[in-house]
Amino acid sequence: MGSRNRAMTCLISRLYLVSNNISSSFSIPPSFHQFSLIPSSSLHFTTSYSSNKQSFSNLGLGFSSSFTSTIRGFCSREIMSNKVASSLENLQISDSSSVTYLSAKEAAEIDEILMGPLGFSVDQLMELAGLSVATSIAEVYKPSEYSRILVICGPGNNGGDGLVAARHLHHFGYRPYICYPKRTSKALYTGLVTQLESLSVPFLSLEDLPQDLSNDFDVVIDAMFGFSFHGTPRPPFDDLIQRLVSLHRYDHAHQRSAVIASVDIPSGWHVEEGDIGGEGIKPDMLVSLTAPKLCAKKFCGPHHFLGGRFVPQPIAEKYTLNLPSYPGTSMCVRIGKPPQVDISALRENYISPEFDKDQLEANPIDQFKKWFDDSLTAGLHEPNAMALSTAGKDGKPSSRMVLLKGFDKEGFVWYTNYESHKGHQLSENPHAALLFYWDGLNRQ
Ligand SMILES: NC(=O)C1=CN([C@@H]2O[C@H](COP(=O)(O)OP(=O)(O)OC[C@H]3O[C@@H](n4cnc5c(N)ncnc54)[C@H](OP(=O)(O)O)[C@@H]3O)[C@@H](O)[C@H]2O)[C@H](O)CC1
Ligand SMILES: [K+]
Repeated sequence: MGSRNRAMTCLISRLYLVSNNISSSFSIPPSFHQFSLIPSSSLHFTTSYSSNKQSFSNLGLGFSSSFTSTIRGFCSREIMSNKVASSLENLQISDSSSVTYLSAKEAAEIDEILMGPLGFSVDQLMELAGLSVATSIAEVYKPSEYSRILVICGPGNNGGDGLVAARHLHHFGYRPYICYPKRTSKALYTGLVTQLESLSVPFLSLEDLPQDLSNDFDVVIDAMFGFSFHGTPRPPFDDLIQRLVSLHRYDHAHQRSAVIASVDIPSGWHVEEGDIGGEGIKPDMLVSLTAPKLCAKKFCGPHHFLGGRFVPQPIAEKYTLNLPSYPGTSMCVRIGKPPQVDISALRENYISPEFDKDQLEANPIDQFKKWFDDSLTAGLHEPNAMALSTAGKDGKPSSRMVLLKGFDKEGFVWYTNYESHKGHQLSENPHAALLFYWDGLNRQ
């Protein structure tokens, strides 16, 4: 887009909010209340509040107001930020068919280069790997529903990633338990164990584990084997892997089965060929580290993530790695399409502090200010984003998100282009409605 086109004339719109008697309008919660406020002879808006106490406490106060707008000229530039451009690239590359998959040999080579000429230590890489596992789990499985996590750790670095992930999950508010039947005496590992013990994270022996893991755990992290696995699993891991396999035979009609999250490789799978006999574990989540290994092409679960945000450019170039970039400061990124979900099942139980009418400010703008301040204090993302609904003279409504640029007792200000659809609609019909949605505070 040329710079001439990018510069565009915008208008500042102000939605006027004026009341003859605002306080009385808030004080009537039987049935449905409506009032009209007229700032000048030509401007008019109405606001309605539900009287139902439930809707006050759970959904928040409905500022589903229509306002009248005035407009004045303003100039701004439309810029596609780097952040947006990289997110769009991300969406394209996260198509798993374009991602690079590594052989076992390449994965081991990369490890050696990182810890040799590139100056990393194994502790460092393990810390970052374990952190990405913990953040991937936290992206999908919320502690309110999936708090009890069993981490099964193997004898090598994959097991070390599990120990690190457990520590971070503890700090994220989960309740991790560790099963670590073949410990190594290296200082790195004894240190990780001591750190977990100091957090009172329980270590369970094989005898302590229930035969049916779904009774006691919501998530099982499989950190038994990574890219150095070969042959068939030896005891005691053969039995542990069978317990994970049997989770899939669980009677889902009676109780939810624990979900399995595998670190780097689903344990027992061939690193390149995958689940050769078809009788191995079928994880719900796979967190590939550095880059997915070839077996990950056979992963059919709903959640494939990439972690290990430490790959330097020389490695990416040497192995021509095509990997999704990590969003923002995230330690993990989803690979492939998000899972198919039943939309009707996507709902949350909103629990908010009770909100009574006597807590309500007499003036809706004062109430707005209070809540806007709350959303700033809570650090919500773009608390000034608002849905603006307008309708032209044909009466057909349109809604879109815009950013609030200011407000005072006169009303709300945002910027738009004279030639935009909303600009046209507002010039035909100055009535509009605004809706703020403050997710995280359960308020709108
Ligand atoms: N660069 C990165 O991405 C990083 C990844 N990390 C993680 O490290 C693993 C690879 O770690 P490694 O220690 O090389 O190997 P494993 O954890 O996969 O396991 C090796 C141990 O497992 C034993 N083993 C192998 N096969 C079997 C089997 N069939 N039955 C029982 N035990 C088995 C093996 O013993 P051997 O005697 O057979 O040698 C080892 O004791 C990678 O996947 C990532 O998860 C790093 O944390 C950071 C860098
Ligand atoms: K694993």
